[in-house]
Amino acid sequence: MSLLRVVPDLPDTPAAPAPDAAPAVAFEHVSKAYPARRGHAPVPALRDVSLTVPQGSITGVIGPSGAGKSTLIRLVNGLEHASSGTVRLFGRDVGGLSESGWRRERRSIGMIFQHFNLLSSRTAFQNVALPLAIAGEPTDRIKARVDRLLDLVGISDKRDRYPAELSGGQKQRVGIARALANDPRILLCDEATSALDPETTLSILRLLRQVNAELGVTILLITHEIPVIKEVCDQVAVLEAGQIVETGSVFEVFTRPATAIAARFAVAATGVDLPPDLEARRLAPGQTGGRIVVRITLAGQTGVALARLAAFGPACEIVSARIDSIAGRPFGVVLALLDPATLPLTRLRAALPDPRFAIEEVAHVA
Ligand SMILES: Nc1ncnc2c1ncn2[C@@H]1O[C@H](COP(=O)(O)OP(=O)(O)OP(=O)(O)O)[C@@H](O)[C@H]1O
Repeated sequence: MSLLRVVPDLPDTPAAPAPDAAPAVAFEHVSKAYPARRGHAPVPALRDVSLTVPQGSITGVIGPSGAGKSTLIRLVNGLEHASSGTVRLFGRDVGGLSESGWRRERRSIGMIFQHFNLLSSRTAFQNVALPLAIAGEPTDRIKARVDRLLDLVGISDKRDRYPAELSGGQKQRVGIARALANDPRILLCDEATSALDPETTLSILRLLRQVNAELGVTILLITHEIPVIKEVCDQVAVLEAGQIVETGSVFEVFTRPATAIAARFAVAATGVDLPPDLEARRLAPGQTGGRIVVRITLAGQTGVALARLAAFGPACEIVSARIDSIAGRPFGVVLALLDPATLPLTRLRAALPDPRFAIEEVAHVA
């Protein structure tokens, strides 16, 4: 289904941002500390964060609990204010905005939440209509727009149902329709799929991708879930203890992580870690001998590389292999057991000379 077919008042194709367009969001050396309470020290939630969210992008911020993700997003919708540094929305410094200025600014921002935040006493239609009614839209226009938004998110048949009568995925579709009601330029997603099962998560992420592609809405999402980033984002920032430790394209960050935390997320993304039986046979650090476990990361020509590995026969025993795609590009991770007496690492490296193939020693095992 094409979104453009069903949403009125939209151009045939979203206007592509001009090459020199200001980022949708720019954090410039932003720090945020929550004030001290009852003798406790202030809580530093964000420290010297600089990050840009390009217009038209789907940008993800991933980090463990307490890293500062919610704080980051709350700075964008004005629910919190930076302690220092500058936050710009579409080029405009929002630091000095008054409360009424924020009310206007928030009309260009849509927001969806982990627990949907629907009004339980209102139907799906009424929930989506609410922001339009608050904005003073006439009734006939509200009706036309809400009907089309419900069609867009695929739940027209549930228009008169109350939230309690909807599944989690359907509630989030209502949440997305409501967030789009005022035709925002950016959609903020706060752990928007964390309460959903994997299949429903995928369908919601696909809807978000469609919204981005066809309506040109920039999406900034925060999550602690790798599959979300892998499925939908163009670029990712890794947040740890209030600091951005890595940013880049999703493919680059997860195939060539530069920090330990991004490497942990990368292992989660690829699903390849040392299996328990090999972990049990791991030799103490410094102890050598036995066999070597290597992790071979393959970007690009995965089939060619696998064929070369297979040609080594028993000297290179493949323990696990996963071929996947990250951000739409082929990517593979192979764990193999090498017998260094018959297949030294140098020979393995010579057989896979492509710089997109990374070979690392993971452990020595008995
Ligand atoms: N209103 C507040 N007052 C005081 N401290 C706060 C407040 N909100 C958040 N914090 C603290 O700021 C830090 C960052 O919190 P934040 O909620 O932004 O992290 P998060 O990455 O979103 O975590 P989670 O994934 O668990 O929601 C944490 O140490 C948290 O305890």
